[in-house]
Amino acid sequence: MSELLALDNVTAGYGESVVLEGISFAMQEGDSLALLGRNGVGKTSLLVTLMGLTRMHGGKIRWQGGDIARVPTYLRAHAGLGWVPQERFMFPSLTVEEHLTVVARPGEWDVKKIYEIFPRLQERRNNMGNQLSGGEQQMLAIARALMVNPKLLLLDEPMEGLAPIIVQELMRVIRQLVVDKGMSVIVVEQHARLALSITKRAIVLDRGQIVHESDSESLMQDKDKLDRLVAVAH
Ligand SMILES: Nc1ncnc2c1ncn2[C@@H]1O[C@H](COP(=O)(O)OP(=O)(O)OP(=O)(O)O)[C@@H](O)[C@H]1O
Repeated sequence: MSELLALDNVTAGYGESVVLEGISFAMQEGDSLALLGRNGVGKTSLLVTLMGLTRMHGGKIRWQGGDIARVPTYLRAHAGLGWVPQERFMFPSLTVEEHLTVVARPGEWDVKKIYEIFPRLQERRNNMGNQLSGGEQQMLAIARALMVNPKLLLLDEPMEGLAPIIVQELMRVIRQLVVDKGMSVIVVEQHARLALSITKRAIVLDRGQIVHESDSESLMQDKDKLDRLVAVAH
């Protein structure tokens, strides 16, 4: 397995303010990482930093062997970083299918394959972006990222605000992608146990720093530690 991503002592923030400090970790192809921590500790900022949308104050980000610290966001997307932001960003004037086809890039994932894994999106293919439920929007946001054929998927709180039954449906698909197909992924999630159940490794942030790193299974088993580190509903 070859190295996909490596952060070396990354310090980053917004303008002069620093929200991530001394972040170092690496991922191989096929790795899956749960990125956990309380509200406001910097999880989203870390994903946004990978996409080049914060100010780097120090450190290096290596992507497939090359330094990308100064590479603009759209080129990072072209290079294989597939970001699914928390806000989902649907276009009210595009149908489900148009959302998929406008971003398509050559590779394994095409509309047919997306509909196999998300049958609900096929049912809704002619609906507009603003006619979808929250769960359908999240499915479309993930599907749209897959259509770009990324090498690493960055999922920012995919379960947020969704009803338990929809969470189950979405988890089934994400599990299929990550566990069965071996897709490389970083999942930010408030529902720590859900994220741990589908990933190999876990990192916990606190106030912009990594305070815990282990395999996901052992953190899941250590209820006290998990409560102490994350202390939210899981
Ligand atoms: N655009 C921004 N400009 C300035 N500060 C920001 C910006 N976005 C986030 N921050 C600050 O950065 C810190 C980390 O926020 P971030 O959203 O990364 O945390 P988080 O762990 O993802 O939290 P949550 O779970 O609430 O989404 C917070 O103090 C937040 O106020």
